[in-house]
Amino acid sequence: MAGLKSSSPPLCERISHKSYFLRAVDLTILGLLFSLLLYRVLHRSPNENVWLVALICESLFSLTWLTCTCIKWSPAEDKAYPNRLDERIQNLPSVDIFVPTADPVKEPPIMVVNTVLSLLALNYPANKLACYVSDDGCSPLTYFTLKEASRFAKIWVPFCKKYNVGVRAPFRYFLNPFDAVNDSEFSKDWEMTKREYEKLCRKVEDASGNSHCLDADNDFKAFSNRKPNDHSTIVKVVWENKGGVGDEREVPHLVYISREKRPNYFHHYKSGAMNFLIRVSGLMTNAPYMLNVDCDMHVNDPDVVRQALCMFLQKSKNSSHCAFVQYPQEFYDSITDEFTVLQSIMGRGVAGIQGPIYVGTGCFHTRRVMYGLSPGDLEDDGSLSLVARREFLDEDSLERKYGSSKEMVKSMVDALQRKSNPQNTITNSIEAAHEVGHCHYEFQTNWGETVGYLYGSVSEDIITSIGIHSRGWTSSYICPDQPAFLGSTPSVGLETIVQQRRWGTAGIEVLFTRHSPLAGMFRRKIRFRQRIGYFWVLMSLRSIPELFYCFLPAYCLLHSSTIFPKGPCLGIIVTLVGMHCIYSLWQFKYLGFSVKSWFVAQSHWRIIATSGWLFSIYDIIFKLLGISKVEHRIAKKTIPETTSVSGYEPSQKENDSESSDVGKFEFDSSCHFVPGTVIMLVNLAGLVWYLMGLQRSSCSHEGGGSGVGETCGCILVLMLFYPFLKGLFEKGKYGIPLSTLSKAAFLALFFVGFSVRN
Ligand SMILES: O=c1ccn([C@@H]2O[C@H](COP(=O)(O)OP(=O)(O)O[C@H]3O[C@H](CO)[C@@H](O)[C@H](O)[C@H]3O)[C@@H](O)[C@H]2O)c(=O)[nH]1
Ligand SMILES: [Mn+2]
Repeated sequence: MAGLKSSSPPLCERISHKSYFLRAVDLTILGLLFSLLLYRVLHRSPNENVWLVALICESLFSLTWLTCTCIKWSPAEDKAYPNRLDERIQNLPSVDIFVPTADPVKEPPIMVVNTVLSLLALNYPANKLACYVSDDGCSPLTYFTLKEASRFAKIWVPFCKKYNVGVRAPFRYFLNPFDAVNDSEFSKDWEMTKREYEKLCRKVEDASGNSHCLDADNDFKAFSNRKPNDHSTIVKVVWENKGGVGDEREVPHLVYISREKRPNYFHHYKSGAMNFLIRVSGLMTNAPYMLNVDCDMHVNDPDVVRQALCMFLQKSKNSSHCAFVQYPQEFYDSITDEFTVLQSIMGRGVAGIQGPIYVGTGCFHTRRVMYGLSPGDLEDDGSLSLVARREFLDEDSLERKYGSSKEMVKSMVDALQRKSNPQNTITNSIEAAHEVGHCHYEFQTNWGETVGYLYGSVSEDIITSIGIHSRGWTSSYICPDQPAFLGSTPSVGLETIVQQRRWGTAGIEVLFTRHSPLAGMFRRKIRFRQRIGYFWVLMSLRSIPELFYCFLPAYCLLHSSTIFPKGPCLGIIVTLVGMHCIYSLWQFKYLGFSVKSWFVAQSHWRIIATSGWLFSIYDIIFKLLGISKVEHRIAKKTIPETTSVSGYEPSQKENDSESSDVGKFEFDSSCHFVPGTVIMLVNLAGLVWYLMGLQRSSCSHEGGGSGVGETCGCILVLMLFYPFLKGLFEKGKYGIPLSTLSKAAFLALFFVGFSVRN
């Protein structure tokens, strides 16, 4: 088109967030940390052990800060101009969309179809989109819900497009009160669509209460006598967009798949499911770009595909080396803001190096990169180089590397050569799709090794991301003001802790795979600071020094010793703590969050570090010893009920927390709550001990000091573990159960005895 003149404005732009002032603050804090270490080394205390523990902990904290400073040094993000795309590119490329789900109980099918409906209603030509849902739960209810949803989609999608609806997940849209009384056509359509959505919800509810009704239907035969971990492949084309006329034309393809599972085959959790999705979509639509969203993440900006394509279609050396476009992970039901702040700082940090880390959802991948290509395999115009042609297009080696399906090999050759050969009808590929879903299909191939989503860690995202960056690709980070995707977070308490435990374990797991960020120092094409960026995932190791540090002040009070420097050097610690508080508080305020939210975040991170991350280390040790395996325990998700809520404003988070219980820390008898309870009890004991004047008098001339510093330390720890302190006095799920309390009290008594006698 005419707009392709070289002078035409770019489709995207890189925005740098570099700040000399912030760099100076980071370096000052680092300097203070090093001075503290120096002081510790030069002024050894008579109480060597405490001093040594403090020194080790502080060295690790300094290392963490050094890592963070390195990652945050040159933050950046990308900005897309989708309107320019429309002017310039007439023939938009097609995009395959993947939604994995795994458990109809923890991931209610009505939530999954809300995600799917938001994707089907994207602002993008419907014949260029195909949505594939992988169900690791092999649930007839999920399939039933999808079928019903595809019917509703014929009303929903045209409605969204006609009235340019902003949020296209029905459960969110209908939470908003009706606000256009004047427009009678709109109000009629609105009422009708809402009624249809409620009908859908009711049908799904009825079916979940009575799954036998599904058995009678012939279409559900494939599901009879199946267990989630023991069944053959199921592939069902729920809806095929055959062009057609009217509203039907507006709904993209929708396909349900569930790969074969057998009890004695390891199925690699989400990465296995994603690789099957890549293969089936390759056979059916073979789009050059693939969007991947978790089943609880709906689209919040219908223009998201066009935004992402700006990054891929911008004609420049840099963008042709962009392997994926990642959006930040944001949540509609999050009561805490720490994750948003963390992403905004660290996410932009790595984005400014070689590109963001793939986080498993809200990401557009290029199919060719997932098939194992490196930037060196491409000519300047994006076609395969001669060497790459020999390596990648030889059919025998393709079969060896990518599996024996002839259809699959053909589709791969097409994809690698950027030929689009969409099937006339996708139902023709069902048989081939079954073949590539066998659990032995990947046996002795490169799937999971160098092709597709990589295996070896329950965080398939991190390991896959390292694999891509190691080949020299870059990636792009877009953080629009209006979040592109919104998901749900687990409730504050056990669910969050278990999720963080899995992430923590997975981060360390990666170290022991061949994709470890430590491996191939000179061979790999990953940039040095990007490697350091991947070390960020080892943050769970921080749990050990954090745990020790939480005990140190109490130990000192009980043992009548000191950890804090005396005299002017105490100033180092005071400045350090003060500066860190002001700095982190400023980061929260800058992003529009409250002081309370900052404080809650500090508390949550300490609790997560000393519970979830601590258990990650236990998981890793047991895995390395071959005693147990690391599992992907699926996070439980819920969606608010549309029908029962009125006057809800999704944009105002506070409004939905009418009940004061929202966001309150929940306890149960899980062992995850023991460490936090012990920390709280020990620090309480230390304080009481000090206030009762039970300290040994010798302390002052042993270099023990007055104990004021340690007392402040104890108070600080208690403030950070405030939910536990509160849990001591609360009842029901908000109180610490007696069993947890007694285990913790036993350990705390042991600790007190040890400290006093030592
Ligand atoms: O065997 C499995 C397990 C999970 N999933 C799906 O994977 C997604 C993520 O699982 P979830 O339990 O929600 O994990 P989260 O901790 O919330 O997810 C984060 O962390 C995961 C890695 O630990 C990433 O895969 C996710 O994309 C990222 O959002 C969900 O859609 C699941 O249905 C499967 O398809 N098969
Ligand atoms: Mn999730």
